[in-house]
Amino acid sequence: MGKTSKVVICGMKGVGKTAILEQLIYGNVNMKSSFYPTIEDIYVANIETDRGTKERVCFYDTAGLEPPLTGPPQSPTMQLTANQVLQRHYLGFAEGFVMVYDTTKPESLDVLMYLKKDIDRNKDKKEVVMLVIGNRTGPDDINSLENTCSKASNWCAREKVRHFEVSAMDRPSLYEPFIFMTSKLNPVQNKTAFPQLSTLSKLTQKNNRSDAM
Ligand SMILES: Nc1nc2c(ncn2[C@@H]2O[C@H](COP(=O)(O)OP(=O)(O)OP(=O)(O)O)[C@@H](O)[C@H]2O)c(=O)[nH]1
Repeated sequence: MGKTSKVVICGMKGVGKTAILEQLIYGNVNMKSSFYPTIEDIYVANIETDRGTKERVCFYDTAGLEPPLTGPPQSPTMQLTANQVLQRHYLGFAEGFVMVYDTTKPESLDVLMYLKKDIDRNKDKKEVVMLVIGNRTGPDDINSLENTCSKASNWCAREKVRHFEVSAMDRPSLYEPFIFMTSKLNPVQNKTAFPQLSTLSKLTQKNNRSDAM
């Protein structure tokens, strides 16, 4: 275990960001739990990868965003107020973003659509890992034509971002997205990133052997 990856948890206010992190890390959340609105909290955890190694991740639980008034983004240049956008400093250091919406609140998916555009525009050329989590806090709205979860799933497919459905009340449902994130942030390292170096080292070994003869 070497580096610590920095991951920002973001999304609309009250969608369950804190509940998800508390449940993932401590497993102490139930239907009676209640949390104060977050300003910022930092959690450090050792998370398993899909290869079975454990890696250190620092999670930044952020203040919930206000929903936009106009639904899904129409124009990328639309002005948003300060409490509708992620604080700028997160864009500078984050290596991963976990974007959370509540499957019973369509406006919380709209927030993620703005958020992803904002991250894409401002992450410079840096590679970041993004994933979307739908927190199932209740049943789908049977009166709507397309439920929020399938809308999210289609949007994620278009954006090439992985989409997971979880419930903050069900700890095992949280493992897959966080193992996925940790694995992506800690890819398998090649033995050497410089093929010419390994050739050189082979040549040196060969020369040493012929010297010995
Ligand atoms: N029934 C149910 N309640 C949940 C679930 N997830 C979160 N809650 C509740 O919803 C409320 C808000 O959850 P938080 O985790 O504080 O949400 P948040 O996104 O961190 O909120 P902000 O910090 O204000 O942005 C809390 O009272 C939680 O107990 C869930 O999966 N099911």
